Order: sequence, then structure tokens, then C-alpha cells
Amino acid sequence: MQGKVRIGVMGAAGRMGQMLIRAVGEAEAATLTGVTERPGHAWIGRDLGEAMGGPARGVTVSDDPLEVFAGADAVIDFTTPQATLANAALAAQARCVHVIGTTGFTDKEIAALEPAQRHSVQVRAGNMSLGVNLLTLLTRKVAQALGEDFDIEIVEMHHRHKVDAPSGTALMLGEAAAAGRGVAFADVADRGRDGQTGARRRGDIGLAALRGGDVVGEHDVIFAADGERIVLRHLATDRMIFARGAVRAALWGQGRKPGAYDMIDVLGMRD
Ligand SMILES: NC(=O)c1ccc[n+]([C@@H]2O[C@H](COP(=O)([O-])OP(=O)(O)OC[C@H]3O[C@@H](n4cnc5c(N)ncnc54)[C@H](O)[C@@H]3O)[C@@H](O)[C@H]2O)c1
Ligand SMILES: O=C(O)C1=N[C@H](C(=O)O)CCC1
Repeated sequence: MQGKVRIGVMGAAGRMGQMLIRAVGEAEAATLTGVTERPGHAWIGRDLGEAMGGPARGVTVSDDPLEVFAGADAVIDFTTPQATLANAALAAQARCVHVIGTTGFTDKEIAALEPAQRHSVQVRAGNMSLGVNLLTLLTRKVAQALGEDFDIEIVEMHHRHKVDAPSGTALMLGEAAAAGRGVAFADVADRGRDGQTGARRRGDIGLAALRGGDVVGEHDVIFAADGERIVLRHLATDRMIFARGAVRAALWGQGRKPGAYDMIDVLGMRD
């Protein structure tokens, strides 16, 4: 390799932002060249290392994403849908790899990410861990094998601060189950029950979200039939699994053709 891959991190003060800074530091092939936070955040203008409570690192926290894109080969973005949409346009302009971990997009916002994919490598996944991406493949296979006598329910739990539901991971798992059954997820997704819901519709994929404490991320895919139940489960206990996946995606994206990719591409697990 000629030199280190220059990586920028958006949302540096966030739960994931701080993990990503650590993960970039751990990666021999990468160097951290810039970080942002939202305008008005207390870290803006400060040295990143000092803001994080350690020694100076010579990287100043900026509220100008363009500045970070201009000095980076890849930018990792775990922020908010609004910030990520704006960043996608900047990634296209800078021809920079854009790794998107942000979740909670509407369908319209996902469509709005598409124009940027003509000019930049965009890697987006609601979960960047190896384990969850493997679980999506297992979910698809099990859904394909079992048919509609097995009701599919996806239950997720996350920490009390999470702002979107269902989780991006639950949606990935739902998409995978629907793909296994050969149906459109949007047609069968039942995204929350309350009140007189009526009996469960055959073929629906149900999603339920729990929030509490400091849970990093837990997902069960339940296949429930008369007399038996199969449960596929992933438990995350450390956010570094997401951060390392994101750095891997940033490195993998170097030299690729512009377009839309996900972690199945990065992990080489597409069949
Ligand atoms: N894909 C995955 O593997 C994965 C894993 C964990 C979290 N997430 C997602 O990542 C996102 C962030 O999660 P979190 O727990 O770190 O949240 P968080 O609230 O702790 O961090 C988000 C950070 O982004 C900053 N921010 C907001 N607007 C900004 C802007 N315009 N410019 C720069 N920074 C801005 C916030 O100030 C905050 O510090 C969520 O959507 C979450 O669901 C994805
Ligand atoms: O902490 C979060 O927020 C997480 N978000 C992702 C999701 O929505 O699935 C991944 C797990 C952690």
C-alpha cells in the first residue's frame, strides 16, 4: 500500500463516534485526518484528544463537513439521517468513500441517498458487525426453508438513548426474511401492535422494539409454528464490533467503482 488511508469521522462525540476514533487508531492501514460535530457542540474548535479527556492529537473538531471530506479518502458517518443526507452530497462532490452507519431513515430519505452513488462509493448498513450480517444470511435461508406455517417475529432491545425504532438491524433482518419468502418486506411488515389488532395475519413479519438501560443491541428472529419454535439470536456487548466493521468498509471501498454497497459486499459474503 502506498500510504495510509485518510479517514474522517462525523459525529466525533457520539457513542459510536468515540468508538470509531479508537477503531481508526487501531487500524494500521488508516490515519485519522478530520472529525466533525454538530454546529454549537461544546467540542467544536477544540483538539480532539483533549476534548476526549486525553493528550492532544493535533486534530481539531470542526463543524464544517466539507473541510473533513476535502482531506479524506473515506468518511465514516454515524450521526443522524439529516446530517448523513447532506454528507452524501459532499462525498459525491469530493469523490470520497462514504461509510454510512446511521439508521432511522424514511424510505424517501433512502431514495435521496441515491444520486450520490453515481459519483462516490457509498457503503451503508444498519449493522456493521460480522455476526449480524451472517445472521441476515441465516435468516433468509431459514425463512426460505420453512414457509408460512412458521410465523416470523423480530424482537430487538437497545439502550434507553436510542431514538429510532425499529432498529436498522431489525429492518435488515426483516428484509432478509421477506427475501427468503420471495415477498416484499413493505407488504408484510407489521411494525408495532397496540389495542384491538385482530388476529395475526398469515405471512406477516412482526417487529417489536424494547428500550432500556445500556443494552448495546440484541436481536431475536423467532420462527413460531404449532408445537415448535426456532430462535436465531445476536447479542452485541461491545460497540467496537460496529466500529471495526465500519473501518473495514472504509478501507475496502478504496479504488472501487462508485455505487451502493453494503456489509455483505465488504465481507465478501454475497452468493
Ligand atoms: N450501523 C451500525 O452498525 C450502527 C451501530 C451503532 C449505532 N448506529 C447508528 O448510528 C447513529 C448514531 O448512534 P450513536 O449511538 O453514536 O448516537 P449519538 O447520539 O451518541 O451520536 C451521534 C453524534 O452525531 C452528532 N451529530 C448530529 N448532527 C451532526 C452534524 N450535523 N454534524 C456532525 N455531527 C452531528 C451528535 O452531536 C452526536 O454526537 C444512530 O443512527 C444509530 O442507530 C449504527
Ligand atoms: O445503538 C444503536 O443505536 C444501534 N443501532 C443500530 C441499529 O439501529 O440496528 C445497530 C445496533 C446499535
